[in-house]
Amino acid sequence: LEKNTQGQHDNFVSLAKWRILNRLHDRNETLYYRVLIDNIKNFAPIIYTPTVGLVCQNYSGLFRRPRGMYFSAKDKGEMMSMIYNWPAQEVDMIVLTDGSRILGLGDLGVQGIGIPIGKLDMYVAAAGINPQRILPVMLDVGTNNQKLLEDRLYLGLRQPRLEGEEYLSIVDEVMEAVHARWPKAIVQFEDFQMKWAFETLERYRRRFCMFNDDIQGTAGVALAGLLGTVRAQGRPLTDFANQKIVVVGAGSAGLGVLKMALQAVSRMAGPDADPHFFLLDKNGLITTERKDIDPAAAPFAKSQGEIEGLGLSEGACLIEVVKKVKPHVLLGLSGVGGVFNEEVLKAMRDSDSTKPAIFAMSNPTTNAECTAVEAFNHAGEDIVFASGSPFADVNLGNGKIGHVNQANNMYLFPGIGLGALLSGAHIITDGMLQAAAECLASYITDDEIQRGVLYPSIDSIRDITAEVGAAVLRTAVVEEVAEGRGDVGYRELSQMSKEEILQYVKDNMWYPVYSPLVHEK
Ligand SMILES: NC(=O)C1=CN([C@@H]2O[C@H](COP(=O)(O)OP(=O)(O)OC[C@H]3O[C@@H](n4cnc5c(N)ncnc54)[C@H](O)[C@@H]3O)[C@@H](O)[C@H]2O)C=CC1
Ligand SMILES: CC(=O)C(=O)O
Ligand SMILES: [Mg+2]
Repeated sequence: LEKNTQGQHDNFVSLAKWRILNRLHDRNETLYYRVLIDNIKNFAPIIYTPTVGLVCQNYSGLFRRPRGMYFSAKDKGEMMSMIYNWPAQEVDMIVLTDGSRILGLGDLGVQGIGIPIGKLDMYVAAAGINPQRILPVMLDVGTNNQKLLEDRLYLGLRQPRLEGEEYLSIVDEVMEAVHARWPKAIVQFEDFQMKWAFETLERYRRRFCMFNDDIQGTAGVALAGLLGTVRAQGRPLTDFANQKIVVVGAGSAGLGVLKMALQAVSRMAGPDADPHFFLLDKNGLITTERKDIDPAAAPFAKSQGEIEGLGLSEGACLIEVVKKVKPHVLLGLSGVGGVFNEEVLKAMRDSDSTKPAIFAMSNPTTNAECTAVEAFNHAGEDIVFASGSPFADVNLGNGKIGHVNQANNMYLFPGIGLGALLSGAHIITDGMLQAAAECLASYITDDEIQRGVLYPSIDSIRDITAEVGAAVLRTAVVEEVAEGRGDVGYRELSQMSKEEILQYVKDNMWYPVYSPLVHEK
C-alpha cells in the first residue's frame, strides 16, 4: 500500500486502507476483527472518524456489497416481515440512522449507512459484541441533499425527506418490528438531525431499550472530560459547580452535554445551584430574549440580569463572549471547522483557569473547531486539549509535549450497549448513563491528569468498555430495571459482587478466534 500510494493525498491513502479492510471483512470476518482489535489505534481512524465520513460522502461509488438493512418509505406495512427475513436468529445490537446529520457533514441520505456500520465495528472491537448479532439499519425516508438527488449513482429514494407524522410512522413501524422479533436487542439512534433526535428519544426511551448516542453518549464523555479538567486545576470535584463553560453549538450534542452537566451540578451543589454555562448557536449567545427559542435550549438561555454585568447581550458573538466571560472551558459541538480561530484561542489566554480547557469536539477532522497545533500555539502550553477526531500530540519544544485527548462518544457507547444488554433491562435510565460517565471519569489517575491526559488511550478500549459495561449493569441491578439474560436472571445478577459483575461482563465479550471445524472431544 505504501508503495502504491506514495505522494498521494492523505484522504486517498485513508480510503485505500478502508477498501483493504472492507475487502478483508468480506473474505474473513474473524481475521478482520482480530486485525482491528490488535491495531485499534491505527485502524479506528479508518473504520470510524474521520475516514468513515469520507466513506459516507463517497458511499455510492465505494459500494460493492450491502451490509445491514435498509427500510425505505416504500416498505411501509412490510417492515415486520422484512425483519423476520433477516438471516440471523439473534440480534443484540442495532445502530440505526436516517442519514440526516452525518458527523458534521450534513444530510447524506442512505450513504450515511457507513456510520451504523462503523459504530457496530467499534461495538465488536471494544465491547466484544458477536459480529453475527449486529445489525446496521438505514431508514430511507428520502434526502434533502440536492447533489445526491441528482447523482446517478445515488442508491436511496430520490425524494425529499418525509416530515411529521409520515416520518414518525416509519420509525414507529421499524421499532415495533425490531421489538417483536428481538425484544432484548439494544437500539442506538445515531446521527439524526436535532428535531428528530430529541423527539424520538422522548418517544421511545420509556418503551424500548434504546438511547441516542449523540445526545447521551456524547454527554457522558464530555462530562467525564470536564470533571478531569477540574482535577487538572488541582481543585476538588465539587468545584465543577463554579466552572464557567462556554458551549458552542446548541444542537443534539451540545444540549445533551449541558443537560448532563446541569444534573451533575445539581447533585454537587443542590437543585438551586446556578451554573455558569453559556450557550451559543449560529446566531450567537442564546438568551431569554431569543425569538423562537428551541424548547430544548430554553433552560440554558441567559437572562438579561445574568449577563448585563458582563456587558453581554442577546446574540453576542463568540469572541465577545470569550473575552468577557474568561471561561474555564471552551467546548465546541457546532460542526463548523475553524470557529475557534486565532483571536478566540488567544483570548483563552486570559481564562480564569490555571489550565484552560479547549474541546474541539466536532467531526470529522475538517469540521473540528480548531486543530491541536492551533490550540497549543495560540492558547498557550498550559491548556488541556481534546478533539472529537484524533490529532497527533503536539511538540511544544524543550522536550515538552502537548497531549491530545480524543473526546469521542466511542469511549462510552460500547459500554452502555454492553451493560444494558447483559442486564436485560427493558429501558436505559439516566442513572445507567451517569454511572457510565462516572466510571470513565474515574479511570484516569491523578498522575495522568497532571500530564493533560483526560481520557485513556484507545489501546485500552476493551478494558474501559468492560469497566463501563459493569458500571451500567450494576446500576441497572440497583435500580431494579435489570431482568437478566438467558440463565442469569435478576436474582443471580443481584447476588454478584462488584468483581463478579466485572468478570461476568468480560466473560461475555466475544473474541475473534477461529472455531474448530471438528468438535474437540
Ligand atoms: N466528539 C463526539 O463524540 C461527538 C461529536 N459530534 C459532532 O458535533 C457536531 C454537531 O452535532 P449535533 O449537535 O448533532 O448537530 P446539530 O446540527 O444538531 O447542531 C449544530 C449546532 O451548531 C450551531 N452552529 C452552527 N454554526 C455555528 C457557528 N458558526 N457558531 C456557533 N454555533 C454554530 C447550530 O446553530 C446548532 O445549534 C457534529 O460535527 C458532530 O460530528 C456529535 C456527537 C458526538
Ligand atoms: C462521534 C459522533 O457520534 C458524531 O460525530 O456524530
Ligand atoms: Mg454521531
